[in-house]
Amino acid sequence: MPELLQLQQVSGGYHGRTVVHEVSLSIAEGEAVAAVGANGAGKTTLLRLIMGQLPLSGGQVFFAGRDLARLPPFERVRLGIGYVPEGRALFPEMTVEENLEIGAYRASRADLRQRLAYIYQIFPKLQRLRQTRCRLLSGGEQQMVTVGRALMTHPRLLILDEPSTGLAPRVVGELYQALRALHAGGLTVFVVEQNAYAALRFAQRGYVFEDGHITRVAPAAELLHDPRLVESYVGRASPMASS
Ligand SMILES: Nc1ncnc2c1ncn2[C@@H]1O[C@H](COP(=O)(O)OP(=O)(O)OP(=O)(O)O)[C@@H](O)[C@H]1O
Repeated sequence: MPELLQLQQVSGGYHGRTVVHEVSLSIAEGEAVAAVGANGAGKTTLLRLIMGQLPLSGGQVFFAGRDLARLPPFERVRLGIGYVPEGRALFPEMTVEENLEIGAYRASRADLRQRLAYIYQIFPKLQRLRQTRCRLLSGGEQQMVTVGRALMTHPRLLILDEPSTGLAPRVVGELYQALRALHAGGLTVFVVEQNAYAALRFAQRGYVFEDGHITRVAPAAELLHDPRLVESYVGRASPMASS
């Protein structure tokens, strides 16, 4: 399978302090990959480096064979990287549908209708809530809108930063069901999580991220059953989280 996203020795951080150290990672077209690590390991920073929200201090990022150096974030989105940031960042006074439409503000009416129909098929609940202001939604519903908004740009790769944060185990299960459906439909997915159990149950391969370094890469099923990892990360999340 061809590599869709490739990181070669990527480093970066804040104000001269390196937080991500020479990370190399690759994701093939059609794969579902997780990166798991503790609070503060540098997971969000890594995603900001991939999206171009932070400058690299070393290394290279390739998407579909193209070096992304000097491409601003919106150009990376246009190339096919959908990004679901931590913390959701919705417009609270706007409706579900208005928030979704923001994800595709340049689309034609016909394309917009087609994209909305696709998102309502993945998240039927959002169709019922489409005229509801986002501030009135539950955390899980807001997360669905955030994922839906990223899907409005027709991504080839969907990157999610801690999508299960703050959600009840049952809702985490629903969210990962939707990610499974998207992956089964051909979307490449990269999810970064502290909730290692849910992410590794979903993914085919997993990276372990510790203190800004990749310390391990293995099939997700293998990581799920590793006694040291189970103790460090997997055990933190209830097994119900993947149901
Ligand atoms: N804007 C910033 N300015 C300075 N330092 C930052 C900034 N954002 C994060 N850091 C630092 O970078 C390190 C890694 O943070 P990061 O948010 O990438 O970790 P994380 O693995 O995503 O953790 P979390 O699960 O808490 O989001 C931390 O030491 C953090 O304090």
